[in-house]
Amino acid sequence: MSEGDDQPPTEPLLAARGLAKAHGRTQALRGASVELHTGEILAVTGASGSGKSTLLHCLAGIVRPDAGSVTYAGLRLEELPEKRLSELRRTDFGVVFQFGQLVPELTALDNVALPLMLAGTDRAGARERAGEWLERFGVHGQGDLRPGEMSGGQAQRAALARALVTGPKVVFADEPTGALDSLAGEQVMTALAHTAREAGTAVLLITHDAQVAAYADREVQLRDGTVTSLEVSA
Ligand SMILES: Nc1ncnc2c1ncn2[C@@H]1O[C@H](COP(=O)(O)OP(=O)(O)OP(=O)(O)O)[C@@H](O)[C@H]1O
Repeated sequence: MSEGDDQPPTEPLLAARGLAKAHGRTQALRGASVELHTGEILAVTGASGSGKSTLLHCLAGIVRPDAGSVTYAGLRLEELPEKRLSELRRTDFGVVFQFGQLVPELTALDNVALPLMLAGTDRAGARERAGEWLERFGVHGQGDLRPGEMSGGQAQRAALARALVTGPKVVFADEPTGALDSLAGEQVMTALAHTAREAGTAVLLITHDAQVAAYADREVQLRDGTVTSLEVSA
C-alpha cells in the first residue's frame, strides 16, 4: 500500500552524461553528468574554475563537448546540425548572463521585443508583449530607457524578461545576480523563481552564492569538472 507514495520516475527534460570539455590545455569538464526536470530550478554551485559556465554552455548547445552526450526532450544535441541546434536554442531555451548583455543601442522595450520579432511576431505585437513582460518584472516605467541608463538590477530584470518572453522550456542563468547588490539580487531572484514556477519553466542556475542557491529546488556541486550531489547521507 505504502509503495504508492513514491513518485513514478520521470524522464529528465535535459540530461548530460559524462561530459568532457577542454579549453586548450585546461580540462574544464571531466565526465560531468546532471539532470534537469520539467519545471525544476536546479542550482549548480562550485568553486571558481570548477567548470560551471562550461557545463552551462554545453547544456544550452552553445558549446559542443569533446565527449559525452546532452539529451534534451529526447533529442541528442550532438547529433543535431548547427541550423537545427540554433533554432532549438531560439524556441526552447532562454539565457541570462551575469551582465545581462542587452543590446546597448536598443531600449529595454525593444530588447525584450527582439526575440519575438526574430520568431516572426510583427513589431507592434512584439512591443506590446514586451511591455507586459517588463511590467511583470517591475520595470514597466523604464521601457524607453537604454541599458546604460538603467540600474544594474533593472537591466538584469529586463534581461530576464527577454529570456522568458518567448516561453522557453529551459532558462539558463549564469550568475544572474553576480554583478548586483544583495537587495537588487533578491529582486531578480524572486522575479525569476516566481515567473519560472508560474510558467513551468525549468531553470539551470549557476551561482556561488548560497542565498541565491536557496531559491532552487535542488543543488548539485561541481568539483574539478565533475558533479557531486549535495544530498548528505547521515
Ligand atoms: N575560453 C576559454 N579558454 C581557456 N580556458 C578557459 C576558457 N573558458 C574557461 N576556461 C578555463 O576552464 C576552467 C573552467 O572554467 P569555467 O568558466 O567553466 O568555470 P566556472 O566554475 O564557471 O568559474 P567561475 O566561477 O570563475 O566563472 C577554468 O580553469 C577556466 O580558466
